[in-house]
Amino acid sequence: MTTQRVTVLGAGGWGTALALCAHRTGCQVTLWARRPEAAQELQQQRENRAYLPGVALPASLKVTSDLAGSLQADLLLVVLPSLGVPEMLTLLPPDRPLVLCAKGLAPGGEPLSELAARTHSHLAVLSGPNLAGEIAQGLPAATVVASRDPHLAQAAQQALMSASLRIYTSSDVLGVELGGVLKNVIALAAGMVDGLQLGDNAKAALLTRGLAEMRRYLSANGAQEATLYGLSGLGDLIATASSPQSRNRAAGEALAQGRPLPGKVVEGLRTAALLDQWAQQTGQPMPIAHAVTQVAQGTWSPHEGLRWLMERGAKSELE
Ligand SMILES: NC(=O)C1=CN([C@@H]2O[C@H](COP(=O)(O)OP(=O)(O)OC[C@H]3O[C@@H](n4cnc5c(N)ncnc54)[C@H](O)[C@@H]3O)[C@@H](O)[C@H]2O)C=CC1
Ligand SMILES: O=C(CO)COP(=O)(O)O
Repeated sequence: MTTQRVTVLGAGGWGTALALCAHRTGCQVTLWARRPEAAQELQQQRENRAYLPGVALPASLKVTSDLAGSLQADLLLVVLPSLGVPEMLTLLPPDRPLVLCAKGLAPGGEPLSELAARTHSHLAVLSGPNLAGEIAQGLPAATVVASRDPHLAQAAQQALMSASLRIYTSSDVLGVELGGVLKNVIALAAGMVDGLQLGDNAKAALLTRGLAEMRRYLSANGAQEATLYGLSGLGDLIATASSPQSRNRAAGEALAQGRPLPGKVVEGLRTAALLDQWAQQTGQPMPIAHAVTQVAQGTWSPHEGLRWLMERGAKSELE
């Protein structure tokens, strides 16, 4: 197999971890950072102190802020927060293979893979239970790359799969993408359960009903239900809703305890509001997204959100 050239666009925690994954498999890796000062710091310090402290970057991993010079690659991994992806797409050649790695929706609520498909012809998404710090340290993990083009999914699999990271392929692009997007909302709510010390039964009930809410949205949008119960759905829900490392879970805990949010990327906050809007437009029930939105916007206290969720009308489980 010829060595693949992989460029990772976005030098945050997840971009840096994925660059290390591709480096471990022997790819020629370029890590692109938006700010020249950030690229220079990473290049010199050989550590991403802002986003992934304590993990050494190998000398042969190239870091740059030169976007044009980074695009001659076999695979471009787009690893920005979701709000930055639409603009980045306008700068990327339409025929270059892209792997979208963000876990959020476009500003209007559209899945990023659908937005990208309007301009780009070779697309994959990568999503799974992948807390960046653990992946960077080489702790064992698994994830999914989905593409309608099996050759592209296999190319991404070869570029990233190592003894510490199993990569599964899928053709359900929307299902894999949406699992990672929606679990952030449930992780925010799980953080609120933790912050209010509501107990283990409450957490189990929330995660299970959260999965039902995710299923409703995935099915209505044409994703495969089986994908929801895979790594990118249930798997990532378990990791994010239970981990002290998750920013979404931590933000929920802070909201519940009346503490300020820590100023990190919390994708679930915007996603909750978009899901709540979608629920109002379609009449589909998304009660957890609604409660999270009301609490995050300060309209309800966390206890009011809890009471509203518990006192809704009686239902059958499979409704
Ligand atoms: N950190 C994690 O464990 C995981 C994160 N993700 C997802 O990956 C995406 C990126 O997250 P992280 O790397 O964790 O974020 P981060 O907050 O660690 O880093 C974000 C990076 O993107 C840069 N950036 C922000 N806006 C940009 C723009 N418009 N253009 C260029 N660069 C820009 C920032 O300067 C920073 O370097 C998010 O959607 C997140 O949900 C997915 C899996 C795991
Ligand atoms: O998606 C993640 C792990 O799979 C990271 O979650 P947070 O964005 O909540 O830190």
